[in-house]
Amino acid sequence: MPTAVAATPVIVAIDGPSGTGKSSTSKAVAIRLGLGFLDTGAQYRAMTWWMLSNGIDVDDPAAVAAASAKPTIVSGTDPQAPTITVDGTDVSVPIRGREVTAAVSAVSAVPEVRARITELQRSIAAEAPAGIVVEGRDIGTTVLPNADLKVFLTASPEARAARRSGELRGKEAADLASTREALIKRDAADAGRKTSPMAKAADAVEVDTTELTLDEVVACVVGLVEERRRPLR
Ligand SMILES: Nc1ncnc2c1ncn2[C@@H]1O[C@H](COP(=O)(O)OP(=O)(O)O)[C@@H](O)[C@H]1O
Ligand SMILES: Nc1ccn([C@@H]2O[C@H](COP(=O)(O)OP(=O)(O)O)[C@@H](O)[C@H]2O)c(=O)n1
Repeated sequence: MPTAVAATPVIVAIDGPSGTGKSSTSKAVAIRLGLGFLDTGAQYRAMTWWMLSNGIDVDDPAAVAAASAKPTIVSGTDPQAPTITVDGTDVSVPIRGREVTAAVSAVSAVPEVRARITELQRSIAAEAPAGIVVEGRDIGTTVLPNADLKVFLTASPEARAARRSGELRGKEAADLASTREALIKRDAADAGRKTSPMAKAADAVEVDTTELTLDEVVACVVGLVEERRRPLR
């Protein structure tokens, strides 16, 4: 049951590198507060899946830019059952595959891709009746700079790799060292790109989740939202 009902829509931006707990935290916070939930990484993954499925060379930024307006990406924002489709096809499973993960940083660095997906994210946030928790890499800095609360999650590379390889076990078994290397490589690409790199907004609250349980992180973020909303009552 939601613990609070927003009088005016509340916008929460949660950014940070891979494996810091953005998706799990954002979903749980949205459920607790009765808000929508948007996983913006899933949108970049969906765009990447479409490029790979249609034979576009993801290492050719001009080819990616030229094709970027073609796919129709639709995100369902119910935190209990988020959905993502491309041209009507449910892509929630294939976008988590290793091929998409390896290509997504190259596709998401292309300015035309970012412009299109940013516009989509802003319209989804504007239409959320009670408000929304939006998680990604550049939400607090670029997509929703006027968010009511901005959180930047961090965790040690070791903790992040352990969380990720725990998820992959049995599916695409990857050892800890190679998971850690892949995460670090993706972080460097995401933080180093020219257009809207992953960054902590100046007014974001940084939460190091290395030694925290998911429940503790959720309680911390819910507390921060309630703190921000109090003066408005
Ligand atoms: N504070 C935490 N402690 C331990 N495991 C966590 C914590 N937060 C998230 N996880 C787990 O780590 C994995 C990655 O979390 P996820 O929310 O997908 O991270 P992100 O969206 O930042 O990549 C998931 O399996 C999740 O259950
Ligand atoms: N706001 C965002 C969100 C994701 N992304 C890109 O999308 C990729 C996948 O994001 P994700 O959130 O699904 O990644 P994980 O942290 O779940 O592994 C990132 O590595 C970025 O390249 C982005 O550029 N901007």
